[in-house]
This record gives sequence, C-alpha cells and structure tokens, in this order.
Amino acid sequence: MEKDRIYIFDTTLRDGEQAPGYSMNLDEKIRMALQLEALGVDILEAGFAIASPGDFASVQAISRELKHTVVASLSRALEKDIDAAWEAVKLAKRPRIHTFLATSDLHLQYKLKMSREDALAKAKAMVSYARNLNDDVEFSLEDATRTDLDYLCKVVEEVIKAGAKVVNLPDTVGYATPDDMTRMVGTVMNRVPNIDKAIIAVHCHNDLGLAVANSLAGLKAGARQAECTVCGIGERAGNAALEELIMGIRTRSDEYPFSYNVKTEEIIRSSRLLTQITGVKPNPSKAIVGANAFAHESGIHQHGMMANSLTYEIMTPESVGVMNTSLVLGKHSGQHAFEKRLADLGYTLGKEEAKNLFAEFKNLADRKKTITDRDLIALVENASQSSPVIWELESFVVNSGNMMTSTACVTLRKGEKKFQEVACGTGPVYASLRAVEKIIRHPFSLEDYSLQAVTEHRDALGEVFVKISDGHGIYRGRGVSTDVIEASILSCLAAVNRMLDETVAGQTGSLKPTTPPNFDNDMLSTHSDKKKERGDA
Ligand SMILES: CC(=O)SCCNC(=O)CCNC(=O)[C@H](O)C(C)(C)COP(=O)(O)OP(=O)(O)OC[C@H]1O[C@@H](n2cnc3c(N)ncnc32)[C@H](O)[C@@H]1OP(=O)(O)O
Ligand SMILES: CC(C)C(=O)C(=O)O
Repeated sequence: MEKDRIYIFDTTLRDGEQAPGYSMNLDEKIRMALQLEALGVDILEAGFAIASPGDFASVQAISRELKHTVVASLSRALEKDIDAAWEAVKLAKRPRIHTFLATSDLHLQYKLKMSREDALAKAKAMVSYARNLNDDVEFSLEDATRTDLDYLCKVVEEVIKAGAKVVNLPDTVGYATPDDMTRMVGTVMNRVPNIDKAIIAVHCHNDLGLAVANSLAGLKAGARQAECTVCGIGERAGNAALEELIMGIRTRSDEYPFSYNVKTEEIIRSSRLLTQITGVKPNPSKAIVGANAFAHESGIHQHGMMANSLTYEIMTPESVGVMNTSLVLGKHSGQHAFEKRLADLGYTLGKEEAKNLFAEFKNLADRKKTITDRDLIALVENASQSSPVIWELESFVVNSGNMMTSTACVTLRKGEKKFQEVACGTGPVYASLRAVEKIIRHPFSLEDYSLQAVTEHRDALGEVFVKISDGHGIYRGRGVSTDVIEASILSCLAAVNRMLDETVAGQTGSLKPTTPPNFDNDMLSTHSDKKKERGDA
C-alpha cells in the first residue's frame, strides 16, 4: 500500500518562541532555522512579521537563508498584517502567508466582537487578499475545536473557494480529546464539498497533555499537515512535540501509514541546539530527547536489554541521532577524538569553536579524571550560549563560613583593563555577584538561580543557570565549572554581557520581566548603596 505523505509544519520559531524563556535573537533564530531545514521539516513558520521589527527582520533573514523549505509568516486577518507577512517572506524560495481568524462563538463575541457572518466575510476577503500576493496561503480557524461544527464546515468551504491551499483546524487551548479530533476532522473531510482542493492541518496545544495524541488522531482522520515544535515548546503548556509525533508515526507505522520528509537522525541535534540557544533543558523524563529517554536503570530491565534490546526498547537511540562510542576521553585525548565524540553527540562545531572548546576540555581534563558525555554536553552548551564578550572573569577569592558574613573579592577583565571590588553577602555566591555588580556599575536583580551537578562523582561539574533583570529586560546566563562559586560568577557574567550588549538588550533576545523589579529591595545593591560605594553624597 502506498503511504500517504504528511507535511510537518514547524512553528518552534513562532508559537515556540511565544513561551516565556524561549526568546531568541536574530543569529540564534537563523541557526535554529538552518538546523530545522537539515531536520527536514516541510514548512517553517519563522515568526509573526508585524509583531515587532525584530520579528520582521528574522522572518526576512530566514527567508533569505533557507534553500528549499517553505517559509511562513503568521498574520492576523488584517491587510496590514498580511502585507507585512508578505514583505518578510517574499524573498523565500517557497514563501507562504499564514493568516488566521478565530471562529468559536466565545472568541467572536468577547475578543473580536464580530458576528459569525462578519467573521466569514472577513476570512474570505483576507484569504483572497493574500492570494493576490502569493499562491501559497494557509488559513487557520483559531479555536476550531470549540467552534460550532456546521459553521466550521462553512468557513472551511468558503476559504478554500477564496484560494486557501491549506486550512488549519487548531486546538488553540488544548481542550480537545483524540475522539473530538477524529469527529471534527472526519466531519470536515466528509462534508466539505471542495475538500480535495486543500490540505487540512492540525495544530494542537498540550494543556491536557494530549497534543501529540490529538495530532495523530487528526492525521488518521484525514489531515495531512501537522503543526508542531521541537521539544513541544509553545504558548502555555506548549504544542505537539515534533519528535514525539514523528517517532510515534515511525514506531507505529502499522497504525499511521504515512511517509514524511523528516530525518529522524537529526532529532537530537535539533533539540540540543535549542537547549544551547535558550539554556532550557528538556525534562530528563521527556520522551525521545530527555536525558533518561534511553537510560535503563533497574536490574530486570538491564537483564532484558542484555538478552535482547527489543524487550525494553521500542526504538533505538541511533534512530534519533544518539550515537554510542567506545572512545574514552581524558587528558591524553587529542583534538580528533574530541571532535568525533562531539559529532557523535550531535554537535557540529566551526573550526575556531572546536579549537577553543578543545582548550577548555584540556583544562577540565586536568581537574577531572574521566570526561563523560554529560561533561562534554555541558561544555558545548556553555561555550555556545552566544553571549558577547564584554566582561571576563580574571580571578576571585571568597571568605565564607557559618559563623561569619561572606565576603568576595572579584577581579574582572574588560579588554586589557582589570577591575577589582570586594563585597559582602549572606553567602559566597551572593557576595560574589554583588562584587560583579559593583564592578560593572549597572544595577541588576537576580530573578532566578539554579545549580545542578552535571555528573554523579565528587569531581562533578556544577552547572549554574541565572536570570537577571535591570528593569528593562530579563537576561539569562549559564556557567559551568568544578567550582560552584566560579560557575555562579560565570553564569552571571554571561547574563551581564547579554544585558550590556546593545544588539541584544531591548529586542527579542531579552524577555520582558513579568513585574518591574523593586529596585530598592531586589537589586543586589541598592541605589543608596551605590552612591556610598562611589563616594557620592
Ligand atoms: C493563538 C495564537 O497563538 S495567535 C498568535 C499570538 N501571537 C502574538 O500575539 C504575537 C505577538 N503579538 C503582538 O505583538 C501584538 O499583539 C500585535 C502586534 C499582533 C498586535 O498588537 P496591538 O495592535 O497592540 O493589539 P493587541 O495585541 O492589544 O490586541 C489584539 C488586536 O487584534 C485583534 N485581533 C486578534 N486576532 C485577530 C485576527 N486573527 N484578525 C484580526 N484581528 C485580530 C483583536 O481583536 C485586537 O483588536 P483591537 O485592538 O481592535 O481591540
Ligand atoms: C494562530 C494559530 C495557528 C495558533 O497558533 C493557535 O490557534 O494556537
């Protein structure tokens, strides 16, 4: 039997980026887009062109960069949005305008303040408007799963008549169950007379943890485009996870006899790049890409695996790009083995990047007997967190104990110059970050701090993530070291450098703080402290 072709529409850079903590700057979006093209997604939604100049610029840049993937921009059902979307994608080899309008009574009445008739007329008019600009137009009926089914069928029929090539039926709030998806898509496929003129798409959110199950149900009922994101990132509880959807189809091809363009061996590489860029790791238990997804811990499982891996493994790690190796890395290893291992782990490095990282690896190997894969992953992710280099750590000394106030003396480098400050705090980390703040003379508050061991042993690497805020944006940083104070200072400097970098501050690379920080209480050093420190009155 010939398999039906399904199309994967990736929205990591649009719906995915709407999730707090996942903002990316222009360079980061381009890197991610290139990897998504290597992964083999059919359509890449690069952003929402009218949302901001930063979004417009990144949709335009991605349109220029991609070689064969369809590039889409989202737009409301408004001429000005559609114009912006078209301006941004028109340089793409294969551009798509994606326009949407909500169709549920709830959204029509309270949000759009429109009647069903007006919304239908608007949808038709805007699809025609977009079709005058471009052949490839997708229309989404936002909140489709809570839309009256008769009305939904009418809108689908009319927007196809107006020229939509793809009609998307999103489960915008993650309310549907697989049975609902079967009913909705099945009804549309059976009842809409011109359905053969368009592709039906599903776009499922994960509020009830059903996004992937719902997408699969939609595909089984006749949809042929599934919209999803790497690691399932997205608005609220996220979107359907691309890797789960594709591996579900691949592993259960008996249930889902579809062909697709995705190269599953690129999955881990894509997920790792997302972590490198955003600093957010998938939950260890996350299917396919979590650190434990292919780990077998208990005796009975290990025994079964040794007899036949099929006993406890429904897919191989290799099928998603995790490569096993017999190479053991340590201080006697050379650059070739080092780069080979990183490639096996799913990282592609530039020449310069590989050289710098190898030097860091050698330093680490001096401190640590065996370098594990997790150590290597931490090193790469730390090195590639695209922070500009403004301030660098020269040295630090801390004095701390349970019967005293901690003090830290930190020396930073900026270009050729060195700057030193001493500060006190309730603990050595706090004291060190205050010393950094005194040196850089730019107040910030610590919004989030987390420390975890990368490996199990006594000489484990400590990995620190911080988020800092200066009242204009929130900036993240990561630091890795065998010394947790050093890791804390390094993570703080990575965030500080992002904060001070004009190309990042104030645009998409920064996150808007949810509440403006209270400078007097929250800043590591307050304005009045600052005056004293500088000798002001
Ligand atoms: C389900 C989804 O994921 S939808 C995509 C969500 N993504 C985003 O919102 C991206 C970021 N958004 C933005 O930057 C801004 O919201 C903008 C630039 C799009 C619009 O900003 P503003 O003009 O300030 O409007 P604001 O966001 O406050 O309100 C939305 C307006 O769009 C209208 N609107 C919402 N959806 C649509 C639509 N599909 N078609 C036409 N109008 C719409 C609302 O009714 C409201 O109109 P009003 O200003 O006349 O009351
Ligand atoms: C705009 C559409 C596609 C969407 O993101 C949703 O409904 O969730």
